[in-house]
Amino acid sequence: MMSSNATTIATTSLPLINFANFTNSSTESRLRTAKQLVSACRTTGFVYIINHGVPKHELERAFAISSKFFDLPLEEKMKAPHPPGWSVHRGYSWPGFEKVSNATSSKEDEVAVRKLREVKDVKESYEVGSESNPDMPNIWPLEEVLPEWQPFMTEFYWTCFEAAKTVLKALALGIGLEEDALVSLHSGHYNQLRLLNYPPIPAQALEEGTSERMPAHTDWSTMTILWQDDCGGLQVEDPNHAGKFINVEPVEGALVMNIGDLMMRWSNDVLRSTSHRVTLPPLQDRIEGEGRITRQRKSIVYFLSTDPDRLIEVMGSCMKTLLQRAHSLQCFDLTVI
Ligand SMILES: O=C(O)CCC(=O)C(=O)O
Ligand SMILES: [Fe+2]
Repeated sequence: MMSSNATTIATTSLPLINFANFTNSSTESRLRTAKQLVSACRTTGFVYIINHGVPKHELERAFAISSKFFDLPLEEKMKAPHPPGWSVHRGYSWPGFEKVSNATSSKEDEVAVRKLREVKDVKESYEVGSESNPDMPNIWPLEEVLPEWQPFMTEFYWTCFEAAKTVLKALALGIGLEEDALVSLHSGHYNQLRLLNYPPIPAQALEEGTSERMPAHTDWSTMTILWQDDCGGLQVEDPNHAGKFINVEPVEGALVMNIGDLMMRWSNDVLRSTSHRVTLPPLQDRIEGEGRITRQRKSIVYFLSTDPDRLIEVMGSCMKTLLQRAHSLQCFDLTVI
C-alpha cells in the first residue's frame, strides 16, 4: 500500500532490546530476551537492539568511508555505476535512479512505472554483496578513486552478518524453534549491504511531495538491520493505525531491526513486515536557513536473504497459529513456547 498522504505522529514507542542479555548469558536470560524480541516482531515488526556485537569503531569507519565516497564528484562515483535493469543490484545508484515503491505487477507496465517515477527519490546508494554470490558480481570503485572501499566493505559485510546471525538465533528461540533453525538456511552469500546518502533538500519539496527521500515500502528480506546517523526521518507505520507513522528516532549505539516480507510469510504472518519510509526529519532545528534546507542523512542497511535453493515452509510453531485461527481461538500467547 502506498501511504504518501499519511499523517505522522511524533512519538517513539519502539521496544529496545539489550542483546547483552542474550549473548553470553544464562539460558533463562537468553530465552527471556528471545521472547521479548519475538513479541516486538509480532506487534510493530520494528525494534532497537543495543549491544548487537558490531564494534563502535567499525561502524564509525563505515560511516566515514561512506561519507568519503558520497562526497566525491558525481563523475568519480559514476565510475562504478549500478547496471541497467533489475537483475544485478550492485554498485552506485545516483539520485533519482532508483524509485522505491510497494506497487506490484505481474508484467512490465511502462505507464505505471512512468507515473511512479514522476516524483523522484532524492537519495543515492551503493550496494555491496558477497564476493561468492554467483548471480550478482560486485562492482567496485576504481582503486585510485577510493582504495579503502573494497577491502573495508568486503570485511564489513561479514561483520554485519555475524550480528544478524545472533538476531536470527534469538528469533528462532523466541518462536520455539531450535536456535540454529533459521541461521542454517542463510549461508550469508545472498545478503545485501546498502550504504545510503540522502543529500540536503528544501523541506518544502518533501512537505509538498514534489520530491521524496524514500517512500513507504516493506522490505523483501528475511529481516533487515540498519544503523542511522543522528539526522532522523525514518518512520514506521503504526500497526494499530494504518496510515499513521511513528518516528524511529536515532538512538546512539542501537541498530534498528525489522522483519521482511519473506519472514512474515514464513511465519504465517505471526511476525510482521511493517511499512516504513524516510521523510522530513522531525525537529525544526534540523532545518537550516531560508530555504529550510533539510540536513543530509546517512544510513547503512543490511538485508538478510536465505539461499535460493532452500525450501521455505511455514515454521513449525507458527503452524499451530494457523490451526488455532482455523478454530477461531485466540492465537496470541498460545503459540510462543
Ligand atoms: O535509510 C533508511 O533509514 C531506511 C532504508 C530502507 O528502508 C531501505 O533501504 O529499505
Ligand atoms: Fe526498507
